[in-house]
Amino acid sequence: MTETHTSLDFDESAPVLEVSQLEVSYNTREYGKVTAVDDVSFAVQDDEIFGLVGESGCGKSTVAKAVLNLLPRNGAIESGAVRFKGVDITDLTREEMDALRWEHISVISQGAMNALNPVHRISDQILEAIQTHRDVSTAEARDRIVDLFELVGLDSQRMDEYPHQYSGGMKQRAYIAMALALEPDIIIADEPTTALDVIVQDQILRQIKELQSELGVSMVLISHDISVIAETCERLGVMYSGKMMESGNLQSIFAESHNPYTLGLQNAFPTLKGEKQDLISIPGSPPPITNLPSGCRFYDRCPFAEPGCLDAHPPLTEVNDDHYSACYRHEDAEMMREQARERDTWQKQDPHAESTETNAAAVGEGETNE
Ligand SMILES: Nc1ncnc2c1ncn2[C@@H]1O[C@H](COP(=O)(O)OP(=O)(O)OP(=O)(O)O)[C@@H](O)[C@H]1O
Repeated sequence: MTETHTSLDFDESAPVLEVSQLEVSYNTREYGKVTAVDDVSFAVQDDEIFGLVGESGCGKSTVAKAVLNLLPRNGAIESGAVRFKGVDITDLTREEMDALRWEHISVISQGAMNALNPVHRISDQILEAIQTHRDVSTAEARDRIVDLFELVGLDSQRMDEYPHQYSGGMKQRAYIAMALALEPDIIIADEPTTALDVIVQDQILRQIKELQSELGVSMVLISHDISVIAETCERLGVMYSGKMMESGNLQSIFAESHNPYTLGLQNAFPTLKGEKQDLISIPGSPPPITNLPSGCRFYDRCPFAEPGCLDAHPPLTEVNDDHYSACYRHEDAEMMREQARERDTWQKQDPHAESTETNAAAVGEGETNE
């Protein structure tokens, strides 16, 4: 296919995506300006799936929208940079960003399957995405759609059907085909399987991983479910209340987490492999962004918190090769890892036991995954 080119001067040796000290705010009528993402940094290398995980409301989608320049009207990047192959894309004009989207950075969102237009055939929608960016004949574009359908495990004989003739899983696959149509360098996948049942979710995640390694496309995979991230990613960032709590190499973080919040998530979700495991529940819920604590954001819910943790939110510190954690107690990591596996550790720590509701991470409360 003939490519259309943007006039941007990419540095091919730079990371495909680099988010540096990103701060994003929302302007609200009731509380004025509130900070939803605070000093978040991460880099995604070529051919890599980077996972972004955390409970609902911790700022994952805000990061995705900031990267894609799709923040709602009341949202703004206050500071920091989002670099695509070395070019800061936060100040691009709308036309420049439109040229970049789909062609270089594409997106699969939570409700992607519902984003398909019900009155147009699936093939026509993908065709339009291709022909908007590439100078190709309809016959060439249709050949490409046949290939894409094969890639994502759909029967290409059904490409001229309408979205309502597809199941949820098929629609999500069709949307993934569309996201891949222009061979982007990176895909931002925000909870791409959350709306699907567990079996289809598992199939699609496997497909995403296969496609990623086959096509060499990079990806940011956003999920509230740390077991999804564990199965799919090579590196990850754990977000809490707008902050990056732990980030880097997945194996190091999973084997030797230095952060109580990551440990809480790890022990609250069953593994996809279904290993026998007692599940814990992190007490309480994240602080509202309209009323953030001055110290560590996780202070109220942390079983290992000490008075000193109230001074300021801890800085991210390198604790291992390509492994950073924001916790004042990282020297006690081994003890924290051991104790965090025990339900009692978390039950003792609930300063608002009477008043707060359990949070999204509490899905595993009382369950044993056998
Ligand atoms: N348009 C908006 N105006 C004001 N506040 C917003 C807006 N969008 C999001 N927020 C707030 O910003 C914070 C981060 O939300 P965000 O959607 O990024 O989190 P998330 O981790 O992706 O959660 P979820 O998985 O539920 O989407 C939340 O407190 C949310 O209420």
